Amino acid sequence: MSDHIPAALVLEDGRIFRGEAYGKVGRTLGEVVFNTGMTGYQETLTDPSYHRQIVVQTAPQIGNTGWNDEDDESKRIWVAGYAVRDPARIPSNWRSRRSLVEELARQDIVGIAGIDTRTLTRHVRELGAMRGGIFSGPELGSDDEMVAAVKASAEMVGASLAGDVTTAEPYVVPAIGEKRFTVAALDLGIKSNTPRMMAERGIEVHVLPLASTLDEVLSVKPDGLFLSNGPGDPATTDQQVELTRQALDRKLPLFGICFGNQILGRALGRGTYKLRYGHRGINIPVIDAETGQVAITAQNHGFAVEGEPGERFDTDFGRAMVSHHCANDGAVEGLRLLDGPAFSVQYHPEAAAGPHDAAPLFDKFVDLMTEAR
Ligand SMILES: NC(=O)CC[C@H](N)C(=O)O
Repeated sequence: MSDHIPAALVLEDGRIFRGEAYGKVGRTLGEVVFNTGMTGYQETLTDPSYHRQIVVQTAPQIGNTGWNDEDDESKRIWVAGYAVRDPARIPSNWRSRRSLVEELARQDIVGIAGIDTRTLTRHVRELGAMRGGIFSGPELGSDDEMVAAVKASAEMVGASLAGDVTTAEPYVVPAIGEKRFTVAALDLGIKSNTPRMMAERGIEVHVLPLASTLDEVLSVKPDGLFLSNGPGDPATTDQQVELTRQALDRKLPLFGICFGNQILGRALGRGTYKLRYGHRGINIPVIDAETGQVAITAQNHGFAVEGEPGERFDTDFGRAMVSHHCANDGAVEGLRLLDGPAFSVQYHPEAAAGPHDAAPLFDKFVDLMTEAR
C-alpha cells in the first residue's frame, strides 16, 4: 500500500468512502460492483468481463497469496478499479512471485484500501450497482468535483465493450492428446481456462474475433460453436445474435457461457435486462429445472435473460426452455433448445478458483457434437 496517501471511493449518489491509495495513485471511473468470493482474486482481476467495473471485495482480507505467473485469465488486469478492506502486508504462497499491490501498481490499476467494504456492499445491494470513481493523491479535489466526474462517466446500460477485449487475430489452442473435435470459439472476452478445459476433452479450439462472420466460423470446419463470457450490455450484441441465429439454423452444436447465454437468449427471441446489483461470487446456487439438482457456481454478471424458472417457450428454431435458475432470486441461469443442439448457462463451468460443480457441462457439449456427427 502506498503509505498514507489519501483516497476516496465516490458513488454517483454522493456517498463517499475514505481510505488509502492502493496500487496506482490517480483516478479511475467505472460501475461499482461487489464480488463475494473468498478466493480467486487473481482470476477476478484478469477476467475481461470486469472491464469498466470497479470491483469491491466483500472478503475483508485480500492479497494473502500474492500474485503468481500461472493463474491469469487473460493477458492483463481488466477491472477499472479495486476496493478492499484489509490488504495483506506480506503475501505467503509457494507460487507467489510478487505482492498484489505491486502488480496493481505495475498494471496502472487505481485502488483503495481501508474502507468499510461491508457498508459499501450493503449500500450497493439496497440501491443497485451504480457508477463510481476512486480518487487518490495528496490533494483529492472537492467532493462536488469528484461526484461531478462520476456523474459525467459512461453508464453500463447500453455499453458495447467486448470490442475492447476481443482478440485482434484468430488463434488456435491445440487439443491435448488425440484431437476429436474442432470448435470455433467467439471471443467476447474469453478466459484462458475455457479453451484449456475444451482442449483437455480433445477439442481443438479456434478462438475468433467477435466480429467474425458465419463464413469465417465455417472456414475452420467446426463441430461446434462456442460463445464466451464478456463485458458490457448484451443488448449491444446484434451482430453476434445474428451469427448465433445462422448457426442455430444450420443446427451447428452450440454452447454459450454468461454473455454467451445472454446472446443465445436473444437469438431465441428473449430480451435481457439489468439486475439490481448482479451476481458476483463463487458460491451461487443454481437449480436444474428438470432434475431439481443444485450446483454451486461461480458467477459474474450484471444482466440477465428474461424468463421464469422452468418456463418452456416457442422460438424460431423450435421449442426451448429455461433450464436453470438461481436459487437466490429466480433469475434465468441457463437455456436449452429442446428441438436443436444448443444450450447455455449464465454461470462459469470454467471457474478456475472453483467451484467445479458445473465442469461437466463441457462434456455435455462434447456429447452434443458426438450426436451431431
Ligand atoms: N461474465 C459475463 O460474461 C458477463 C456478461 C454481461 N457483461 C453481464 O454483466 O451480465
